Amino acid sequence: PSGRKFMICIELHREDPKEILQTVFDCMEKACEKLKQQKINLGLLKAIGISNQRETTIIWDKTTGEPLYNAILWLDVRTQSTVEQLIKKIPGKNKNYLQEKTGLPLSTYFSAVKLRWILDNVPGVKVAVKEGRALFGTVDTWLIWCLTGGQNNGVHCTDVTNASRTMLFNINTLEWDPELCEFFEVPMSVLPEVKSSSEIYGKVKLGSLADVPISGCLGDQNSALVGQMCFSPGQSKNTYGTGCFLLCNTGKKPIISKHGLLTTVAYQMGKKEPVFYALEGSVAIGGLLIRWLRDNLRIISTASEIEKFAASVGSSYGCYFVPAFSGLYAPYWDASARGIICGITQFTNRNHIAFAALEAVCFQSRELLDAMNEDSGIKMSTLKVDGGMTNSNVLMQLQADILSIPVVKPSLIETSSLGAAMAAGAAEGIGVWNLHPDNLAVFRWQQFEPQIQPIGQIQ
Ligand SMILES: Nc1ncnc2c1ncn2[C@@H]1O[C@H](COP(=O)(O)OP(=O)(O)O)[C@@H](O)[C@H]1O
Ligand SMILES: O=P(O)(O)OC[C@H](O)CO
Repeated sequence: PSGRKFMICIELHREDPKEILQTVFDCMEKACEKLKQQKINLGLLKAIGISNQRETTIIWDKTTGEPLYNAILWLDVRTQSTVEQLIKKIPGKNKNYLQEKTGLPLSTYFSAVKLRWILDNVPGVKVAVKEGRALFGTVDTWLIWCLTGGQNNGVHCTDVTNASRTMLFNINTLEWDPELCEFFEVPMSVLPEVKSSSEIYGKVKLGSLADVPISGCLGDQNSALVGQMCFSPGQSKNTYGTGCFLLCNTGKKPIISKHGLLTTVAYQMGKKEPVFYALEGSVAIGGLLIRWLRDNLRIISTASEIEKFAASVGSSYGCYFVPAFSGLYAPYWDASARGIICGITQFTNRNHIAFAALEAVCFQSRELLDAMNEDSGIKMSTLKVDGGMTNSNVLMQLQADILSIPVVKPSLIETSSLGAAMAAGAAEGIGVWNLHPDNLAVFRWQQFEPQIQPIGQIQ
């Protein structure tokens, strides 16, 4: 009203799909190079598994192979107004309106909202859809399509775990849902075929791995659940990467959360195998907070330095950090929330902020665990962990203290990759191994015991 102009800065997270492809391709070539240096015959490579960032949305032209827009990453919040528009058409403006079918609340997080935004805002996409040239996919779909030939009969598919994060997939019928597509006004013609997480999708057409089948595909958090061998209902893990994702295997029936968790497909290890479901607590900002301290505040120069600063004070002395950079995910689902550092005094220095940042990751995970306990009615007795942030022993000890249960870290923390490899090797027609409980790998573990007692238990 005063006539002044305001600039609104929002968190945009995008990537060039071709760069993603090139990076994956380079990584495959370098890995092959190393194997050759070690005199390992590439012919021994039987299959490839893909573990990918979920929800990230890509749309491309199948006749040229060119992306029609940048990939919109899962934590990008440009779609906030799209969400608001969609909520307006829901009776009672209930953001859980689609929960029975999708297991998810309406949020900027999921692919359908990002795709709607692209259709509304990117010139040329609607025409490409109308002319039958546009294909949609999450990162797995894009990679499989490109690696299996692209314009020359590339396979356009995804797996059930990735499909279950789009909001267009019915997690009960395990099919794309016409009503959901109608709600988001997304044409079904752009959607990939949905397959299990462990079957041969196609063969690589180029490079050193030409002719090797791609036979495993899971969203990264789901493949970490597999890599942590959580095959029985009740088993769970928390992955500390860019965000934090606590998944609990709930068995063969989807359980709808009453405490802000997501219901998602956990995995399906073969066409004829049953689908397992999981309850999931997702926190948008985990390791990204450490990167923010490094790149934006510049109070650390490497991620691992945070431990040293945090350990030097052993407490934040009343300083708290809420890293709601992309809104708050589980259990709040509030896209409009933003970050805050509070409780700052004259005495506060970077060490206290470093400690508060680590605590923030742990407190967010505590909220997920509390919601999980409420939903399941069973108190979790230990927490299995993995992901890049678990390199920090200070963080792991803090997590055990804040949860009041032991935190258990496997010797191999790249469980997302392991899960995809397990799926690929177990696929029908590959048969390098099977996933029978007796045949699963056994890891060494490091256990962090709680060293403080909750106030109620102090004698
Ligand atoms: N020693 C450490 N202490 C704290 N955070 C760390 C440490 N090492 C890595 N990280 C964080 O872990 C994240 C990377 O973990 P990773 O599992 O590779 O994530 P993603 O799969 O999401 O890329 C980065 O955000 C980084 O800040
Ligand atoms: O590897 P991350 O932490 O970016 O994981 C991304 C998740 O799949 C988002 O749902």
